[in-house]
Amino acid sequence: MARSGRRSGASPCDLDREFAPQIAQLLAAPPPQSAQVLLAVWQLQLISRWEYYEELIQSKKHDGIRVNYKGNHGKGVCANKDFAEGDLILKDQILVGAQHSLNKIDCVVCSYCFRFIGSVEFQIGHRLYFQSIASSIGCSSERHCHGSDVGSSTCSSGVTKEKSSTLPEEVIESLITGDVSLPFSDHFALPEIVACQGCEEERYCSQSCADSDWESYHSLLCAGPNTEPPRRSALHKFVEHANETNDIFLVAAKAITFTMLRYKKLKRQNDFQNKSAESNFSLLMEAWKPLSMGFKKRWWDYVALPEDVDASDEDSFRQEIRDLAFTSLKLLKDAIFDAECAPLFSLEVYGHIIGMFELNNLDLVVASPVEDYFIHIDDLPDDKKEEAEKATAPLLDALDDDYAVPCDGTAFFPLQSCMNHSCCPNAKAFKRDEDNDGHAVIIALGPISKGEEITISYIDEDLPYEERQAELADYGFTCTCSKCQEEKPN
Ligand SMILES: C[S@@+](CC[C@H](N)C(=O)[O-])C[C@H]1O[C@@H](n2cnc3c(N)ncnc32)[C@H](O)[C@@H]1O
Repeated sequence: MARSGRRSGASPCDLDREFAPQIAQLLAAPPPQSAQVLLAVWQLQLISRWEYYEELIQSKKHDGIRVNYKGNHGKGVCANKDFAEGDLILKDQILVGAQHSLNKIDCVVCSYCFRFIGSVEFQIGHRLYFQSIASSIGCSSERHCHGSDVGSSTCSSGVTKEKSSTLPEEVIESLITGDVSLPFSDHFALPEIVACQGCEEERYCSQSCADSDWESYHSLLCAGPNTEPPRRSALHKFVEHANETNDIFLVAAKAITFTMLRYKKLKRQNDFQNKSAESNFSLLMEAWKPLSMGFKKRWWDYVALPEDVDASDEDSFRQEIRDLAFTSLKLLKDAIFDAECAPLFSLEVYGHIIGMFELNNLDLVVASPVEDYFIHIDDLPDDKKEEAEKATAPLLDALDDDYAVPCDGTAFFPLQSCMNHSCCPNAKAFKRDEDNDGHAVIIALGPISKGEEITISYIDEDLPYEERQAELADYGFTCTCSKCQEEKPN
């Protein structure tokens, strides 16, 4: 699809004009490695980008891969050793991510590492509780894309059911409070819930995850009673708007707070108080570095046109979603603006951050232990199964088909996001039984030789050619892999 960066006209955001040079530096893409004639400043940036990946790979001990710029599609990942089929290539930790808002109805996970928390009973009770609320207010029974997807290339998850739970309220409550124990649930023990001491809305699997979340993002986004009322109310408005329109704004806000808090930390570490605006900006560049590496385009220019929008309405559609992002940004600014980090609050940077999450195929998925639990019950020898099912069958009945919805969200993984797409990939993202948190796990689909590019498929590669290309339009490119070349109609 043709996209123009100028369709939506001049930016309505003053910061875009005031900080134009700084914004250009924040959004500058690294030049390809093959470019020999580089300005000195670019050489420095290139070196620091290389160092970033080298350091990251070393610190995480991912010595099986390298990030390079050899291919035709910007940077990519290549094998630094031979892999056999089924080998683990990479387990990549989330840099910034969030569970979809509607998925919070389905399951409760740690807000930092996305592990399921509480207990199997708690997870079941939580879901039945929301199911009964949905049924009492007569919500639709289908999984659906609803208002929270405006301009998004993916559907938010979320289940609301018409079918009312046949279980009495006290049963649901006793599951949530832990007053009842289901048979064999001790085989599926989950970490105890640690609530944020501020808002109590964010929940964690441990104090260490709570502390890390606070340090990295949540101290600026917590809307608990300790937060000053104007800021708290601004945060509520921002979250409400994101939940009603597109919850990608919540992840974008986390990317901004991640950078602001890194900036503050660097400033403390470097004893940088009262330095010039230039030196503060160089520190902001350093704080932004992990996110600067992500592939980015302006969201409203690159998001694929939804099927229900006519091509003749393309300009107004793109204008509309830019306005939506601007409204969201204004609400976020009201809540957490910091003059020293002002360029981060420009519409240009906000649009690119949102575009980064939309263009990088960065689904966050964690399988539900509730599924394993019911499978375990089903696999019991007949006598034990019969006994156990006296307790579990009514629950399974009330939960209906979607009895174990996975945690579902959006995240930026620093290394997986460097992997290019192929419709005949040599690797895939695949969670093994032991992978019970938000890490991205990449497994070799066949033998991969040292030096070969590692590719994954961003879509279902078994779809017909036309459908594959249509889906890849969401990522802003046309695939020309060997399979596409073979199958391309003349
Ligand atoms: C997840 S990033 C992959 C890393 C990216 N090459 C970079 O430089 O950061 C996804 C973007 O890479 C590019 N890309 C990935 N696979 C591609 C392919 N097979 N053909 C063309 N472009 C591709 C597209 O621009 C896509 O939006």
